[in-house]
Amino acid sequence: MTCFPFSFGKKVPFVAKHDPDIDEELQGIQNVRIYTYKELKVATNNFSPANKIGQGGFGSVYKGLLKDGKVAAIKVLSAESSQGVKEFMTEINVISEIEHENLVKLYGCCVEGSQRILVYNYLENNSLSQTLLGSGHSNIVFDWKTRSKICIGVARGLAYLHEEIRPHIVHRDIKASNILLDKNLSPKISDFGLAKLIPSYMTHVSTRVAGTIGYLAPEYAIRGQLTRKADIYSFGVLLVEIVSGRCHTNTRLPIGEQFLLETTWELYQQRELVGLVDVSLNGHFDAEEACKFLKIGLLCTQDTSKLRPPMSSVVKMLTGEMDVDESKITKPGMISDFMDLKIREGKGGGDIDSKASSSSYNASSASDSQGNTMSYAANTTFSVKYDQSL
Ligand SMILES: Nc1ncnc2c1ncn2[C@@H]1O[C@H](COP(=O)(O)OP(=O)(O)OP(=O)(O)O)[C@@H](O)[C@H]1O
Repeated sequence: MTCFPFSFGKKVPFVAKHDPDIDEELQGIQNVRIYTYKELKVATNNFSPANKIGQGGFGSVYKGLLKDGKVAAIKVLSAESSQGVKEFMTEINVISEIEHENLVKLYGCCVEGSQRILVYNYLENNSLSQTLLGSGHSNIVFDWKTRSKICIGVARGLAYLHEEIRPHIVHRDIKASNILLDKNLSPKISDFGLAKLIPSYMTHVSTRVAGTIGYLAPEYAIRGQLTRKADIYSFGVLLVEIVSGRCHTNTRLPIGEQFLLETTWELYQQRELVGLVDVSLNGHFDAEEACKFLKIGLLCTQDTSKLRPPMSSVVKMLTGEMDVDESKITKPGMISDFMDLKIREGKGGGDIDSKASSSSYNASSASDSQGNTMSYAANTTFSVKYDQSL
């Protein structure tokens, strides 16, 4: 792991407004670049709405120009997510040490009073959800080579978090809006480590989890079992989205075609997977490779989490260093099989209310094959309790 040199911003130990309690809490925190609130206010022109580039579950995101000339994405965490300084800085310390070409780089943060702000490298070409899967406002051409590069890049970034970092990091929220593209359309995974910055009581807020239901592994959505395998499931959904150019759920389609994974499984059984490849490619793609990617998507979303390959194998399959073992492909785990889904009209395709329909998914806890303690969910609406040790 690489530690950032301090080339700009304030160095730690950081003294926030000379608050002795904060001073004490920050002792021992290292390697994090600290920005003052004033500095970020200047960078964003007083957090002007004109500089607002996004709004997520954690808060608002602004584009800003830092005083060293770097352009940054400045994420102002919402007041509810403002955590104690010590816990916040401990997690920031971990995240800021992580550097990989397929992960968004955290420049530093600001902790003043109840303000918790994260400062990231700014990515010029927005997220996959607003470009490839967006409603047509993007000029980016996603040809097959670009898509293949994006799939492999995301897989490498996730393999790094899962297998090369100790302790490993479970992202918990792999989805198209968390894949950002730089000026060369190289993908960068954002928001890794962020879930741990959210106080535990907020993890029970169902809307955040429910908003990304299409990416949730069944065992995570229903029993709250959170392991690397849940990320691998989400990656599988994303992979199919990238190849097909379609969002995981589209309620405007006829019943039976609304859930992308269901369609993928049906076409796989009919040996017609090629029919799922994005029509906007106008046939300009490597059909064998595209079908291979879709099969890998099915493998990653297998219902039995043990059947999902580790991300390092996924990378090898995508790059052709390893064969896809078709004998292992069975029906993917589909949340629609387990849940009573009600889709509300609303922004961006709608939020999804969900309710476990089977009484067999009552609260439980267990350990996975790697010995990770898995946390549990209650039996009705989502109530996912993150295990801080994961
Ligand atoms: N580093 C960045 N560079 C450029 N744009 C960014 C960056 N980080 C975030 N954004 C923009 O801000 C938007 C909101 O990001 P954020 O991560 O807060 O929320 P989200 O991923 O859309 O939703 P959620 O909070 O539910 O995960 C992104 O979709 C993207 O358009």
